[in-house]
Amino acid sequence: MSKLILVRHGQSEWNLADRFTGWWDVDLTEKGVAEAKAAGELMKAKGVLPTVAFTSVQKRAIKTLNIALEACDRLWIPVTRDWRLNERHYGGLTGLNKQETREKHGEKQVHIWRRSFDVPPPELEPGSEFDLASDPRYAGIDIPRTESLKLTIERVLPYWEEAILPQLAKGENVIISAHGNSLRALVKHLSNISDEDITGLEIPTGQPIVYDFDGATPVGERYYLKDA
Ligand SMILES: O=C(O)[C@H](O)COP(=O)(O)O
Repeated sequence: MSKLILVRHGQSEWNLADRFTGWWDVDLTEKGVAEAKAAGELMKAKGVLPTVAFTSVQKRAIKTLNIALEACDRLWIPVTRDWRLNERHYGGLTGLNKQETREKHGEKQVHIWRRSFDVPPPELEPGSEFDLASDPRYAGIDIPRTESLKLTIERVLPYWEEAILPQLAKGENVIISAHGNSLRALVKHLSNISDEDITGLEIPTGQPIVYDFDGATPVGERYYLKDA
């Protein structure tokens, strides 16, 4: 039986500041670093140790992974970073304060932008201070101007199928350090959650979630490692 461990990055500077982040590359806070360390210590204490790792190309997820791997003495395992595990792109909301946006556009509209399955936020204006067109890590990639959860799923799932699932099928224990919405995309698929019900799913920061796998097939439901 192999294990899939999903970890959302620890608290970021813009989680703390309540700003829409998406693809913007913000760092962890001190609390986020502590959450990442605690996630690694928990994996060590439970004896659930990854043998292969995947993460996004965003520092909050990369650092969370490194800190957690250090805490469970697994810094040596192979790591693959891929933009397809990035947070969903928040488009023209990037950088805005979430509460101020509620005051301007209403609670209901902001909830639709944040949690609906297929309504994307407004597009990011080309040339905006948050435009990543000249960022070398995205060279050759058609950077989205905005993404709904549905659009996020359309780039996360092919990567899951082609790069990550084969590792589980081979018997590796896989850790994915990623983001609230790239992980919601995966959990929706693995737990077969409907388009309606996915609006209610929240993924906490720094809290390892585990699926057991038999070959390429998940066995049973996901659980929090702290409860195992
Ligand atoms: O990108 C962000 O702002 C957060 O990582 C996730 O935001 P959400 O809770 O609004 O989906």
